[in-house]
Amino acid sequence: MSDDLPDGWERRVSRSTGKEFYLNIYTKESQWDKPTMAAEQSAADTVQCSHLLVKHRESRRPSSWREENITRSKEEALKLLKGYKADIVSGRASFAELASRYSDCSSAKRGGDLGPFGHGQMQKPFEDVAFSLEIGEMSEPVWTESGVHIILRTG
Ligand SMILES: Cn1nc(-c2ccccc2)cc1C(=O)N[C@H](Cc1nc2ccccc2[nH]1)C(=O)O
Repeated sequence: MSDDLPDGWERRVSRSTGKEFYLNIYTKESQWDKPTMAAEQSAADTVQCSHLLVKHRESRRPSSWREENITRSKEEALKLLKGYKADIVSGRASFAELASRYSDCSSAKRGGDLGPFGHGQMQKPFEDVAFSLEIGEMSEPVWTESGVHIILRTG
C-alpha cells in the first residue's frame, strides 16, 4: 500500500497535463479523483457510457470547448437538455450527433463516449445512474456538480 493510498492503487502523473492521477494496478483503469477504497481486482464491474452534458452558470467549471463563459441558468440548461433528448427519442437526431455538437464535456469530440469506467471514477450521482442502466438505455436528466446530463449506456 502506497503511503496514503488504499491497496491496489498507484499514483501517476499525466504526461500531457502534469496532473496527478491514480492507476488501479489490477484493471489498469485510471481516475483523477483520489481513491478512498481498495482497488477492484476485476474489470467485470465496469460500464461504458456516452453522455450529453449541458453546463450552467453554477457548474463546477462554467466553461467548455463550446463556450468560454457559460451564463445560462439551471432551468435553461434543463430545457435545452430535454429538447435534445426529445430529438434523440423521436429519431430526428442520433445521440452521438447531438453530443458532438452540443455537449459541454470534452468527450463531445468522441460523440460523448467516456469509455469504460468502474466505481469511484465518476461523480457519484452520475455513477449511480450509469450502473443502473441496461445496455442501450438512456437516462432521465442527471444533475452533478458539472451540470445536467443525459447518459446512454453502451457497454
Ligand atoms: C470524466 N471526463 N471524461 C472526459 C473525456 C473522456 C473521453 C475523451 C475525452 C474526454 C472528460 C471528462 C470530464 O470530466 N469533463 C468535464 C465535464 C464532465 N463532468 C462529468 C461528470 C461525470 C461524468 C462526465 C463528466 N464530464 C469537462 O470537460 O469540464
